[in-house]
Amino acid sequence: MGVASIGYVRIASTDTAAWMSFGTEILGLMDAGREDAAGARFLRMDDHPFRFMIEPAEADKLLACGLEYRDREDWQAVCDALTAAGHFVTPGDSDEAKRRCVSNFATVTDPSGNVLELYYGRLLDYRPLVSPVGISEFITGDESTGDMGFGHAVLPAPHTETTLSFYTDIIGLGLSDDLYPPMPEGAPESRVIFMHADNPRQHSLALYNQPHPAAVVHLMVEVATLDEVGMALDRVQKAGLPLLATLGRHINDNMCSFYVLAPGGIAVEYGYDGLLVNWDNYVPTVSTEGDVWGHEYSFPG
Ligand SMILES: Cc1ccc(O)c(O)c1CC[C@@H]1C(=O)CC[C@]2(C)C(=O)CC[C@@H]12
Ligand SMILES: [Fe+2]
Repeated sequence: MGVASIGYVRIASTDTAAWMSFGTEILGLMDAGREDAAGARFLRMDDHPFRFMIEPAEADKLLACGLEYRDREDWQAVCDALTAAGHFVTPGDSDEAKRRCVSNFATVTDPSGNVLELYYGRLLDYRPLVSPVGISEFITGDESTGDMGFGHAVLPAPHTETTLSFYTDIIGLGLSDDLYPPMPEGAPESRVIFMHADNPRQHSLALYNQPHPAAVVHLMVEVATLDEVGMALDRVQKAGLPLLATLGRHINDNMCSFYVLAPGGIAVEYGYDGLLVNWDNYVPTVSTEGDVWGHEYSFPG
């Protein structure tokens, strides 16, 4: 039961070519090598046909998060529960399902306005992953963990409480950690609620209690070694891209990472060493510190 993983994201971009260069040359993702009729481009991390779908648009923002369910039964049960709770569930048509390489999907909007695509049955791509910058592997799960999804997303959730219960009571995520981080003088009170899917990744989706113009606070991708994080930081600095936060290590998921702004301004966290959790005996935590060290944020303004 519940969400198996966060399978993909769809990103609206005013410059898809720039996003693709960033995705391949900076992050080290693989260009899936196809462009669809609407001009969308696709980035791979593993045997999924894509983890990032980059679509031409008038604005730069997150369009949707794809949440994977294990089978039609799990998916149908969640769609029915959403409808029963008064949420508007829009079935995906077969052409749009084919575009996402899924058997079936449905779209729903959370109480803070974030768009979710609930799906099951992904058609995998078995061509070997070749990273253009030589990333050995992206951490998306293996035989022992199962599929852990592309990484994690932090979504803006100004309607924090109703959005939290939407995810934990209906969508099928579990609470991992409820963080009230220390903020600089004058900044609004912050709360970040970290939630996990039915896989060992410490969090797959998190909610931030403030609105965001890009419709996403950040997206995280994980590699296997510190050197790969450090070399990515070198590529970021050589390209002159802005950092949202310096290198650091988080307390709750142990991730050692930095944050870079993609073309158009979406923040991408690039890390390694993320914690794997056995949820059977886990008790959700409340915390007031986000970092063991580092992660000096450049706050806007
Ligand atoms: C604290 C933390 C733990 C694990 C993570 O993967 C992670 O991204 C974070 C930082 C979360 C959070 C954020 O995304 C937006 C800016 C925030 C609110 C801060 O200013 C401090 C914590 C940051
Ligand atoms: Fe993060």
